[in-house]
Amino acid sequence: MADLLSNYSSKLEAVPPSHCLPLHERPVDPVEIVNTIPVIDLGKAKGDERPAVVQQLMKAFEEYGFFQIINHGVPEKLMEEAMKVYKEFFSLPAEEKERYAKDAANNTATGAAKMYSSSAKHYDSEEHRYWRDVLEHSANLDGKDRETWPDKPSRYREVIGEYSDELRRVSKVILGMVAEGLGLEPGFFDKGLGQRMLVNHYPACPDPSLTLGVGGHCDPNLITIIQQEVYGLQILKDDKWIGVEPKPNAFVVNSGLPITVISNGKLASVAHRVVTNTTHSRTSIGTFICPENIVEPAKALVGPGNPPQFKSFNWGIDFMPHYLSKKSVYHAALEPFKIDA
Ligand SMILES: O=C(O)CCC(=O)C(=O)O
Ligand SMILES: [Fe+2]
Repeated sequence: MADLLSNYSSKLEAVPPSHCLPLHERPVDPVEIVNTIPVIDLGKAKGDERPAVVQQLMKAFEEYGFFQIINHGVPEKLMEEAMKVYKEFFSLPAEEKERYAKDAANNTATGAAKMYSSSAKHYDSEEHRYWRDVLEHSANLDGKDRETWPDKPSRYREVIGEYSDELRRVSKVILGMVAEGLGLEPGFFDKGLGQRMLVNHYPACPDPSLTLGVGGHCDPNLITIIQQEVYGLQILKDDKWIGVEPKPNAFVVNSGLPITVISNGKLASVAHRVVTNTTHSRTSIGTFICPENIVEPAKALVGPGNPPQFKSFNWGIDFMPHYLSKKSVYHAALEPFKIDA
């Protein structure tokens, strides 16, 4: 049993004790929703303006760890359809969603679609639960995993198949620009990448000051591309939470912890969290681009005077188990892999 929140949240008149966070984690301080997070026009990434756009992207990653992209080429209609499919998915009857329930015995990231509530971390021993349900599955290039994807709503595989192909194309454009900005060869990120759909559903919440959709964290993958329409995402900037204003037809992009390693500390992975609201449920479609094998500082970025700051590690075998453990809070996920100066 995944004990999915969306199966019972509409009957709740108060936040149950299971979902009341300890005082220090509650989102009680006022948070400003800003429109200062850089917006990058990918339409300009092809012509003469490319070097300037690459610089803008690198500055955004350095200063915020986040930016939004527009003119990315993903059809508006497809974005709308994908959002509709996911909203329908999360309002399916409980028995249908329970088919994908992840339990403690099935707590590893395999290809098959899985659902869980709250957090992928220490799933079976969480003391406090976050206010969300998640659907997660791989979206591999060869498309062979598609038969493991949900088959309801009936257009799920067709719409999300097209969507994940488009998002793969966008992720290549972004990673190509990151490689260029770091001074790495153009195809640096082309090999050994995995892609996962990780879709969050945060039901409306009776008291958003007591809980969070998801608590502060850094992502474990290379980059994340988020489609959102309702406000809720906040990022930590200069030790203060700021809210990311949803922009129509834009995607939010953020860097994950492995980017810090590959860039040998140049690019940070920025912590973020999600708040809930009383009136609207929120669905965010996450495309997670993951390294598949070894993660290490790019060889071109280390040398005399520039010693490597991190050891080389296998992402799935060494890093992910640590990331999913209780010890990994925010950037602490990288601690065991640091080389002391
Ligand atoms: O819902 C969002 O906007 C972000 C979710 C998130 O941070 C995650 O799934 O890692
Ligand atoms: Fe995240």
